[in-house]
Parts: sequence; C-alpha cells; structure tokens
Amino acid sequence: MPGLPRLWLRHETRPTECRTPLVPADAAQLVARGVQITVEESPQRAVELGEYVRAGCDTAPAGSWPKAPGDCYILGLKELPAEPHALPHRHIFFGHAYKGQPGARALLGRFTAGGGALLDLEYLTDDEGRRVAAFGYWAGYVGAALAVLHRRGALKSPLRTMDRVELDGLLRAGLPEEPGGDALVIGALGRSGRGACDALETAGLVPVRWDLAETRSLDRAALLGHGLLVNTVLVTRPVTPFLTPADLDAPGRRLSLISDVTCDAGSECNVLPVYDSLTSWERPVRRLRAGPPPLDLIAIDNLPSLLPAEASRGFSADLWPQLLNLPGPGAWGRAPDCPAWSRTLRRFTEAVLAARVEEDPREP
Ligand SMILES: NC(=O)c1ccc[n+]([C@@H]2O[C@H](COP(=O)([O-])OP(=O)(O)OC[C@H]3O[C@@H](n4cnc5c(N)ncnc54)[C@H](O)[C@@H]3O)[C@@H](O)[C@H]2O)c1
Repeated sequence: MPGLPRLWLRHETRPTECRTPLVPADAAQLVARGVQITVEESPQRAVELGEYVRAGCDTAPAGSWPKAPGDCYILGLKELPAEPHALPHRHIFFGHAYKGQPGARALLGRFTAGGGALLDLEYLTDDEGRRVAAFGYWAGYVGAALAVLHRRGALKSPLRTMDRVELDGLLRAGLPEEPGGDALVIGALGRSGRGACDALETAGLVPVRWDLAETRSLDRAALLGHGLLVNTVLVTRPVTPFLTPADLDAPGRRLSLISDVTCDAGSECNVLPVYDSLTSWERPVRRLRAGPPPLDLIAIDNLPSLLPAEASRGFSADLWPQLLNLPGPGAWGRAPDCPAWSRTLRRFTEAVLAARVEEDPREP
C-alpha cells in the first residue's frame, strides 16, 4: 500500500544480542495495516523465524540489508557491522553516536558518505521528552540481579540468557540478606532504577533510592558508605562525577561492588569515570581495587539481552505503533511529519554538524 513504510528487520551481529525490537505478534499488527516487513534469518534471536513468517513477513538471509530496496527502513538494535562503509538507507537502532562516544564520528560519517540517516531509538521521544520505547526496566533489573548474585558468590560466567522465572528463582534462593540500607540505586525514579529496585527487593533487600534531588549536592562519603552501588542515571550533559579514582582509595570506603547499568564509559557524560572499558558476558566482573575491602565492577552494556524474551516483548509493544508513523515510499526522503520521528532525525542532523564529519568522516 503506498504511503506506508517498508521495514527490514536485520540480524544482530553481536553474538550475545538475542533481543529483537519487533516481536511477531506486533509485526502481525503492522502487516494487517499494510506494512511490508522483511525479517533476516538470525541464529541467536530469541524468536523463531517461522513465527514472523506466520505473522505475514518475508524473510532474507542474515546480513543482507545492504541490498534492501532503498526506501526500506533498516530496523535493528545494536551496532552495524563495519562494512559496507557508506550507508544509503535510513536505519533505526541505538547508535550511541550523539554524546561523543568512541566511534561516534566514524559512524556518522558512514551515513553522510551514503546519504542515509540514523533514526536513533534513544532519541525517539514523546512531547514531554520521555523515551517512547526503552529496555531500561530490564537493564536495571538484570544489572542489580547480577550484582546480588556476585556478592553471594553465585554468579556463573560466562553469563547466559534465561527467563525471569529462572532469574527470580536464583535471587530468592540465596542466603537471607541483611535487608537494611546497604544497596544504593542512583537514578532510582527512572525505568532502569525501578527495575533495579524491584530486583533488589526480590532478593530480599531494601534499596536506598537516590535520584536528582539526592545528587544535587552529592554526599560522596554517604555514597562510599554503601556496600553496593547500582548506577542507572540517564545523563545527557556533563555533570560532576559521582566518583573519581581518588574516591576509591578513600579511607573508610565500604563500597565493594558497582553495577554500572548506565555504561557511559568513554563519554563526557560519564558519572563514574573510574574505569575505562566495559565488562562482558564472558568476564562480567572486574576488580577495580584490591582493598580492603576489594572493589568490583559490573558494566555490561547489553543487560536486557540476558532476559531477551521479556525485554523484546516490552520494547516491541511500545515501538510498533510508532512504526506506522514513518513516511512510506511516496514520501520517503522528506522529514517525517510525526513529531517523534522528526525529532530523532533532527538530532541526527545536529550530531552530524557537531561532529563535523563532512571534514573527515573516518576517525583516526
Ligand atoms: N547497560 C544496559 O544494557 C542498558 C540498557 C538500557 C539502558 N541503559 C542505560 O541506562 C540509563 C538509564 O536509562 P533509563 O531508561 O532508566 O532512563 P530514565 O530516563 O527512565 O531514568 C533515568 C533517571 O536518572 C535520573 N537522573 C538523571 N541525572 C541524574 C543525576 N545527575 N543524579 C541522579 N539521578 C539522575 C533521572 O531523574 C531519571 O529518574 C541510560 O543511560 C541508558 O542508556 C543501559
């Protein structure tokens, strides 16, 4: 049907990325309204390809999106493969490219080289500036759960995907926790923060909840007096860091584990510039200080992938109605009329200008 978008759901190149931004039940809703959807084969996706076929989608080999018709929106979640260099399509995914992150300039340069655009899901917001679709709740839930399991010596690596029933079973199976005030969640009023607090409560803890009001004049000694910190803030402009490397050596530190759900390492917005690189499913925990007490870090940037089915269902439910608002082939190339999509396209244009990629698209 003219006027409706054509979507191409790509395979995720990261082997641990099992989520999908669009589940078959919601794809069926779009197909019923006339949207054409092609779904790439993907060995690790938490949903079988056959379910998409039954929902009315076409299929294509994994990684074939560069050959998709030019008016298709390429839908994904995480990073693109390094090739092809030039990107002529409009892509919808989390580019992590608007806050000066490592690799941001190179990615933006690929879009300018090909004439395409990034409609970044992180910047798809409603009129109040709230994210339309986000994985935050499950990121916080899993980030806090891993921390609890590590503290109990019950975290097995490499990490593997599971469902919530299994994870909650592990959280409830531990030794009785000291419920009082040892676990601090910063950003507690947000999506991730709520998820983190729910996981801690499932594990029998009573989290201390900080948000903007509590960090306005930050009490670092109070922060360092908690055993566990789960950081879940969303910061879009540089702020005074919550911790610096010198704080980790402060006498009297009780803090022995940081689970940094925010994972802004390398960005100027990082509130925890006490480490340089993320941890992984293979090695989820890194020791930052020998102590006493020892201080460990968990900083995994695809936490919701550990609960892929729950995370995908929640995200897709919020995203699919928005996909109907993308301009279809007839209007493709114009800015979308819909405010949410035109806002994210504007952010892309601003990021390209700010990064001055036209001058030198490839980073050194
Ligand atoms: N590691 C992962 O796998 C993963 C997955 C999804 C999201 N995230 C990240 O988690 C972060 C939070 O996402 P969200 O969806 O929960 O965002 P959100 O907007 O729902 O919540 C963020 C919260 O942080 C608070 N906040 C902002 N600045 C603060 C400050 N200086 N001090 C205290 N609180 C502050 C806000 O008031 C808000 O309550 C984002 O950076 C997001 O990119 C990580």
